[in-house]
Amino acid sequence: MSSSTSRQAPVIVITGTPGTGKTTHAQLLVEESPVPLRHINVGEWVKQKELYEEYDEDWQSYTVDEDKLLDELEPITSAGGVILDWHTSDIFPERWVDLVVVLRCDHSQLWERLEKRGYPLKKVQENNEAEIMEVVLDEARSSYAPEIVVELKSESTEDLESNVARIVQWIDAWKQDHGATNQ
Ligand SMILES: Nc1ncnc2c1ncn2[C@@H]1O[C@H](COP(=O)(O)OP(=O)(O)OP(=O)(O)O)[C@@H](O)[C@H]1O
Repeated sequence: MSSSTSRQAPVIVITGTPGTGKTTHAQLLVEESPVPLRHINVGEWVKQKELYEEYDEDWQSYTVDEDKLLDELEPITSAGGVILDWHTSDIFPERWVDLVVVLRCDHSQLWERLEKRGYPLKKVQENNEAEIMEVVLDEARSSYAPEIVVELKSESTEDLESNVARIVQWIDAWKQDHGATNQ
């Protein structure tokens, strides 16, 4: 049975290829949400709390210590009211999660966003290919029940605003279903 019945607010995963807009969406959602939500940028957390095994110079990224990360997140997610913002989702147990939002972006726009960040070409290419191949979407679909996975386009400010409005509506419905009393 899902432990979501004991939560006063949902746990929402916002995932997508790097640069698709996870953090931008999470920040706006925190402002607009009808229930208090804590935004955890999982990649930043891994760095701050040193939940990694090593730093890979080639890829300029950390190899995450998944056991340590899950131990840190467990008490937080069981309380609910969390947005988990990460480029991968299959590590989070299904019982933790109420909604998985997968952000998508046209690959040429994504290329520009990643180039602007000064990513090495190899990293820009790798992420771009992953977006074209729908790697993050496939991962979410194979890890969670289809009814909790939603794919949303993130290519403009209008997309951002309508996506967040849609998630807010979903939270309102979740509150009704779960008899939550938070304002
Ligand atoms: N819907 C959108 N329309 C236009 N630009 C966007 C949109 N969403 C995000 N951006 C821009 O794309 C860039 C990347 O956004 P953001 O940092 O939110 O992505 P991310 O998915 O969290 O990346 P990472 O996984 O690397 O943390 C930022 O410059 C942001 O302003």
